[in-house]
Amino acid sequence: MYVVIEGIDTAGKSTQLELLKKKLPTAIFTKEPGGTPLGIKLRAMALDGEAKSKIAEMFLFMADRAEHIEEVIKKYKNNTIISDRSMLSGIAYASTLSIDELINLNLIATNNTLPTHVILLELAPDELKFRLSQKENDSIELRGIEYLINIQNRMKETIKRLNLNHIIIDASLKIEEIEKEIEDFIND
Ligand SMILES: Nc1ncnc2c1ncn2[C@@H]1O[C@H](COP(=O)(O)OP(=O)(O)OP(=O)(O)O)[C@@H](O)[C@H]1O
Ligand SMILES: Cc1cn([C@H]2C[C@H](O)[C@@H](COP(=O)(O)O)O2)c(=O)[nH]c1=O
Repeated sequence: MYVVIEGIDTAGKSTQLELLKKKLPTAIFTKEPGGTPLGIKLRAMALDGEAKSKIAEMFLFMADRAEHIEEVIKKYKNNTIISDRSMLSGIAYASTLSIDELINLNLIATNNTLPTHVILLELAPDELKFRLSQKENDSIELRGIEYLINIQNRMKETIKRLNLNHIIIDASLKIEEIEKEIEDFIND
């Protein structure tokens, strides 16, 4: 089982992953970007905002993804894998290119490996604004509310186009309510 937890910045992914770690002690927990030794370097390069070209930035994330699929997802394919982000983020955040172009590129990077379960935490604009105001923002978060809501819409559209097994959860529900929805979806 290859489960991915998705959502725009501050949607509550890390909060839910911490709860899942306690419930699934034998599962492999991983993340994109930065789930491998090479990925840690690529993550720093992608997030420091140095890339002037949006295409260069996208390829940094794609290189991370290709390494992650090879070194983690395929290697541990007989285990339960829970990943913080996936190619869905790759397709959604690279918003200067079309979803169709990005699906093709990402299927190359992932060698056609798709998640078996997608959990999308969906944030309303007001809640996103509040949560971003509560933290120091990185170069991507500084792009603002409108940018991030567009990314969230692209995530939903990509899930539809790839016909992925998924659940969309209102990220403003109580933490325990979200936890229960995730548990039911994974165990179904
Ligand atoms: N259900 C919730 N209701 C209210 N606040 C929440 C909820 N879940 C998480 N939060 C809060 O929202 C903030 C962002 O949560 P978290 O770090 O889990 O998000 P994230 O999706 O991992 O973010 P990022 O992608 O930016 O790392 C934290 O302050 C967290 O305590
Ligand atoms: C995989 C991926 C991620 N991003 C963005 C999304 C976030 O702003 C950061 C990752 O940080 P987090 O701690 O996981 O929230 O990078 C992106 O732009 N493109 C991607 O492919």
